[in-house]
Amino acid sequence: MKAYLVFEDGEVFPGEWIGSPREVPGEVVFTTGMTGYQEVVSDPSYAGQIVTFTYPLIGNYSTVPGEEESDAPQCAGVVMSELFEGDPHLKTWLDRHGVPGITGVDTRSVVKKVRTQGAVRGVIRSVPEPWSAEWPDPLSLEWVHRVSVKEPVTYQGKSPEALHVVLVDFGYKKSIREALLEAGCRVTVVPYTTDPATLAEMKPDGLLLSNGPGDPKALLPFLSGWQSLIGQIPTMGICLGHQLLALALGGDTERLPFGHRGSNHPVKELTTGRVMITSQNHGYAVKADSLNPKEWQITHKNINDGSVEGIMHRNLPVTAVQFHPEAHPGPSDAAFLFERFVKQMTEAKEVVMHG
Ligand SMILES: NC(=O)CC[C@H](N)C(=O)O
Repeated sequence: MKAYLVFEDGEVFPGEWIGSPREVPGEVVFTTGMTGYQEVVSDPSYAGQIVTFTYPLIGNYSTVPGEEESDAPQCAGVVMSELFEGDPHLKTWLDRHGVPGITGVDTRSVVKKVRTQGAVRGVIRSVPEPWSAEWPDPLSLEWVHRVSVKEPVTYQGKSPEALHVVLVDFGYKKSIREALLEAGCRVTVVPYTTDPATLAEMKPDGLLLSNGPGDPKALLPFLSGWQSLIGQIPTMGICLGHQLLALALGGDTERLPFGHRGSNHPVKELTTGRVMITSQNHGYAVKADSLNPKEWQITHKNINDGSVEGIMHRNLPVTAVQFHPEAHPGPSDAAFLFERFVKQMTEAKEVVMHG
């Protein structure tokens, strides 16, 4: 059945529907990973976005139960050049959760358009006609609200003495929780609306601010009051969490020309000179010149465009990275950052206990 990817400016790319037709508008983005479509589709940071896969064949190794990053596909749609039809799992999974898709699309041209124009919105339709209904607003809290947990959930660690990490959920990927559990921590996932006083009562040894969808500035109203807490407890930010820590402590964020999405983005750790291939999914970045050098050290930079990929506060126990050390999909080059966080929490705890 014919489908059309219709952009806000009226440009149309024809293809075929994947599953049942449903028209859901979103920001059209592209991801450059050759594998990992199951993880990408279920990464809550893609909520509100229509994901175009640059890799031409999707679905060829099927979906594997347990490999998803959340309970369901979260994006607003998928755009593919070719969907492997030999195994219908991906198609039925998307369809069951109401995620529309289009296949048979000239994805190379879609990517060129997004790369040139930046933030562009589109919708997969049954007719090649302009969309006259509303377009989603990236500053809306709708997506974070949809993907964040509604109640705290605790995951026990390997021992009763395990370090307690409170994971503030803006749309966290399951692999972040698993990396913390694997590192021996106990993890409590809390809604993003939890106020700092309630967080402090949970007596965390560390805070982790998660990844999540949308423009980080949509969350500015939630950041007041965070400063005092962040200064007291070792805090790590990942992706959206990284952007929020910068915003909470005097920095600023900006839109990247067309985002970094995929599992093959090179990042340099400036302190060691080490280069890592990282998993990424972001459209915004921390502005380097917004960080007061007396307070912040830029620890990581993107090799392709020089954008900020990691920061460390000089006076507070705060570190953050724009990329995804939990990988999934992608290489685990940066997994050691969780061990560093555990070390930081252990040391802080020893200071409290022994003075
Ligand atoms: N993966 C993320 O946390 C994405 C952060 C933010 N929504 C961005 O696009 O930049």
